[in-house]
Amino acid sequence: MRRKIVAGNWKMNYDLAETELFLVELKKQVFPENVMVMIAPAFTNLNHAFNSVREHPVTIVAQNMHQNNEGAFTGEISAKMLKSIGVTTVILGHSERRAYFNENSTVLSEKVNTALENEMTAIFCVGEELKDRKEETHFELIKTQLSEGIFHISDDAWKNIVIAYEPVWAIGTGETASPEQAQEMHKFIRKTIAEKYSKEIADKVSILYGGSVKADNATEIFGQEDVDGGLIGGASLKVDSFMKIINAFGT
Ligand SMILES: O=C[C@H](O)COP(=O)(O)O
Repeated sequence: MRRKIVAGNWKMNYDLAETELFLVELKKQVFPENVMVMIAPAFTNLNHAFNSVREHPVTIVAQNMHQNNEGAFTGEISAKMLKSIGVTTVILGHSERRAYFNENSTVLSEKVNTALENEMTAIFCVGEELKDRKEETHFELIKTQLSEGIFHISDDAWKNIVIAYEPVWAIGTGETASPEQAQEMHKFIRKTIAEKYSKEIADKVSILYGGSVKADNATEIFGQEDVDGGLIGGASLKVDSFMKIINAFGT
């Protein structure tokens, strides 16, 4: 059975005190047993967050990492550094990394390799811009992002991969893909993985939806057959709204 995941990507929000304030509240909450809860705070707060939730069913995730294991890469963070503080899951290829930090498929495929070599789990993000959807090239674009970024990995490596579909036009805009649009693309992603690998592998991959998921639309989006959870930005910054989204998945 596929893992149900609700992951909060905090992006460049929350300092140490704000992170702890949130976590104190989060730790009082009871999560539905069928949902894996993840939080991706800023690099500076990963160590603290990891130790803070040590006794709780919350996975602390990095928002990015460098493709090299070490070296002269000023300002970068390696897989080894993340693992040394207990962080073994990393978001790769978020559209903000692709757009503002020029992360292309070549770099991302290297990052995927580095994550897998270091026995980490990668949440690999794909997503089209509004112009792609208007030009009806969105399916082709997602297929290319998958082919170039991740379709070089072995069959076995898929157990450490989660896919996140995030239409760029729906991120932080309040505009959500309709549940039908989300399902259509998630089904396409699963079919594409099945064609390249196998149905067995595709059926086991969790595919998360991201883009303006809120308490009031989570149930419908998560109710779609091929949607296995969400990568949540803005609504993950308050325990109340994040919990409502988590509970939308509850047993
Ligand atoms: O990583 C999260 C996504 O970018 C979604 O962000 P959002 O929920 O604020 O639209």
